[in-house]
Amino acid sequence: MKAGVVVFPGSNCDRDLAVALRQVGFEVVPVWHKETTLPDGLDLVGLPGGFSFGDYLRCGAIAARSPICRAVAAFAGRGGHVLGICNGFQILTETGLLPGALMRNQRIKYICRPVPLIVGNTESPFTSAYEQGEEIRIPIAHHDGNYSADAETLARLRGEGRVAFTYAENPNGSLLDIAGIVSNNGRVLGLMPHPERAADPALGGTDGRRLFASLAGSFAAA
Ligand SMILES: NC(=O)CC[C@H](N)C(=O)O
Repeated sequence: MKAGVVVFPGSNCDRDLAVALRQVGFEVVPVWHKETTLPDGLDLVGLPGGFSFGDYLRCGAIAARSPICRAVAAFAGRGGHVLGICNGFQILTETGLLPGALMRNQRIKYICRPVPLIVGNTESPFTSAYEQGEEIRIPIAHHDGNYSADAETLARLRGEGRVAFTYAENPNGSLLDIAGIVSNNGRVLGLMPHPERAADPALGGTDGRRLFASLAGSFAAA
């Protein structure tokens, strides 16, 4: 199993993501955002958290124009798996790989704390190790995590079971309490909480580790 983790100027969770992926058996290769192609043989591309390009314009808007994002879109178009965490989720919406937008938090404050989440979909390769409806605890760290989309998109996400995680106590104003969604083929996940920050007991929890274990399990089964 091999994963590429894209590094943008201002990424700050790329190493943490690499550690979490290695824990479950992935070989991890860092990929600089100026590359125009991805390394051969990747099973997964990770877009990490951080403040790409200083969060200027909108979070993720400049990163979405980096050369590597064309290659990531082509990879997803071929059915590749892509995981975008926090700033990575923002980049996925800015590239159009996931619908909707992450707006400024409702109370216009940066929020950094563990939050309770409800698992909404256990069908995806990212969530199969969780129970449907299970409450888990994973940290958030963002100022632009307020998920927004038009009514039709929200109805489609809900109707197609694509809401992977919701907030049990909505911290940021996200519509439908959305914390994470998957693409229509289930292979692209964007989420604002940081599972890589809950992947080791020393970090205060392991609820995030099961997301990486789900992925490892689905590749092992393939
Ligand atoms: N931890 C992160 O990835 C931060 C995400 C983003 N730049 C925000 O603050 O909303």
